[in-house]
Amino acid sequence: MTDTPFSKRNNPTSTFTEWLREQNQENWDAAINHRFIDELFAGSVADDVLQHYLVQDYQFIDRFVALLGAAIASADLFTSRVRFSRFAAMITSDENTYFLRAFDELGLADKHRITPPLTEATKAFQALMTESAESRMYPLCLSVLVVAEWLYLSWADRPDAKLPERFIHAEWITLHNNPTFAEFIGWMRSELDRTGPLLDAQEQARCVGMFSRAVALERAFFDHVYTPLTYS
Ligand SMILES: Cc1ncc(C[n+]2csc(CCO)c2C)c(N)n1
Repeated sequence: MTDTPFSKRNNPTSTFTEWLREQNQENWDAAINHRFIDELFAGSVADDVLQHYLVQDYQFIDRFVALLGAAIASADLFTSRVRFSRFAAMITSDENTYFLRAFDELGLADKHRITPPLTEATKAFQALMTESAESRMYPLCLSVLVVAEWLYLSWADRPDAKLPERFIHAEWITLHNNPTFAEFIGWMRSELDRTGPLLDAQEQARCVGMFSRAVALERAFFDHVYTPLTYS
C-alpha cells in the first residue's frame, strides 16, 4: 500500500474509485474469478457450501444495513441521504425474500437463520463495517460500501454466461447483475469520486486502508466457504 495521495497518482485520468481499485488489482481479480463464482454459474456449488455461504452472508447483510444507516447520517447532501434511504428500503423490503426461500430449499433450521456461529471471516467483515460506520465520515462509509457492491457487480457481469437451472444459484446471480443495481453502483462510485478527492492526505490514506481491507476480506470470504460448518 502506498501513502501517495490521489492528486499525485500515476495515472492522472483515473477517478478516485478507479485509483482505489487499481491498488488492489490482485485480490480484486482473485475474488471476481473465484472457484465459488465459476461453480455458481455452472450450477455446481455443493449444497453444504452454498448453505454455509448464505448463513454467514446473512450476518454480513445485517451489518451492511447498519453501515447504510451511517452513510445516510453522514452524507453531505439531502439528495444523497434520500437515494441511500430508498436503497435501504428496497433491500430490506418484503419482496426481497431470496435468503428465506434459499434457507427453506436447503432445509436450514430456524436458529441458524438468526444466531448462527460466526466464522472469523464474518467477524472480520463485521468489525470493518462497524469501524467505518463509527468513523461518521461519509467517504469512509462509502469506501466499504462501494467494495461490497461493485465487486459483486463485477463477478456477476458475465454477459455470455447461461443462467444455471436452480433458483438458489440463478437468483444470486441476477440479484447482482441487474440494471437497477448497476445504476446504483454507478451513482455510489460518483459519490466517492466527488467526496474522496476533497479529503486531506491522511484521510485519503484511511480510505485506501478500508477499501483494501474490504477487497482482501471479500476474497477471504469466498475462500472460507470451502471449509463449511455443519448447521444441524
Ligand atoms: C461478503 C459479501 N460482500 C458483498 C455482498 C454484496 N452485497 C451485500 S449487501 C448488498 C446490497 C443488497 O443486495 C450487496 C450487493 C455480499 N452479499 N456479501
